[in-house]
Amino acid sequence: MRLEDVRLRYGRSGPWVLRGVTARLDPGEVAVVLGRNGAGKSTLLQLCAGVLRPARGRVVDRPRHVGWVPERFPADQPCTVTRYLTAMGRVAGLGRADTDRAVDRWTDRLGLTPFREVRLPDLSKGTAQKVGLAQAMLRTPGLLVLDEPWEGLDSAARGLVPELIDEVLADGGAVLVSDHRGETVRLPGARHWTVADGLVTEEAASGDGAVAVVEVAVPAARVAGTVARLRADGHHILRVREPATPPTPVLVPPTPVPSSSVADPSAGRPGAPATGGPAGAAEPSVGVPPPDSGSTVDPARSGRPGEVAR
Ligand SMILES: Nc1ncnc2c1ncn2[C@@H]1O[C@H](COP(=O)(O)OP(=O)(O)OP(=O)(O)O)[C@@H](O)[C@H]1O
Repeated sequence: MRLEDVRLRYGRSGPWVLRGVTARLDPGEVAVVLGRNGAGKSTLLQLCAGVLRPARGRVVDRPRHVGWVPERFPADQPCTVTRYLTAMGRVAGLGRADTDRAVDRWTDRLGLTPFREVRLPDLSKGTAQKVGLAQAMLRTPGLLVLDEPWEGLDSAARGLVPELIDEVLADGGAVLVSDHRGETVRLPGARHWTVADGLVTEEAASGDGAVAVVEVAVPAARVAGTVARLRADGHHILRVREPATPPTPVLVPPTPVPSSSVADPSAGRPGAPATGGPAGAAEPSVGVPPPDSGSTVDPARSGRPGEVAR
């Protein structure tokens, strides 16, 4: 998605809130929107989500399915959580059965199952916020726009936000998120956009051009999210190996070690770097050891130009 010289003001004679914003967000990227109160963060997010239209300039290549989570979930509609989410699933273009499945999945995932028959106005602020997150995820969005998504959530639920972001990124989507509480430290790979004086500036990516190979072992269930996060951080994923069947432990009697030998202090230690990668190679890689156990490469992404770094 690209913003081309976008300008916006509220009302014909109001001051320009955004006065010539040019920015770009590619699939697999997450950008955190920062800025002082009143700078125009929510305005920018609403523009990106398609809730507001620019007075001048244009937003192009916005993904078809946008998940929009406003800062305050409009919980004044007199229907239950289930009815609301079902209606939103249909609005998002899901069929009846897919809607029901998505509502079951996301109410369960966000701990909303006990509240399904509660009317929206009777929900606490944090629970209503979770309903807002659920409706945005019913149909995996190509662009997820979150305005202060951590607001009102308890600590357990706050941990879910990066998970949802990972899932969107892993699915090839992009994410834009505002944050004034510093919660985006949970998104280490995010780009940083700052809104000030009606313009958006981005912190330059650091790096001196040197690259290295890093092999990382992660629980199988976290592979997609980890890959998404590393991609969002600008890393090139060389391959993802299938998890190996753990070797059957064999008990052997201890062998006396000659006094002249030197033990490798990192051998067998949890967290010790895995070996077996291309020694001395100069590209970052992510893998699940052991080597040569077959590889799974996302065909939609591998080898695509622009995949390496921004
Ligand atoms: N619906 C509206 N009508 C008129 N002015 C508005 C409207 N919404 C926002 N503004 C004004 O636009 C400017 C930017 O507001 P916006 O909510 O985008 O800022 P923000 O950076 O998100 O602020 P905060 O950090 O306080 O949430 C402010 O001066 C605000 O008063």
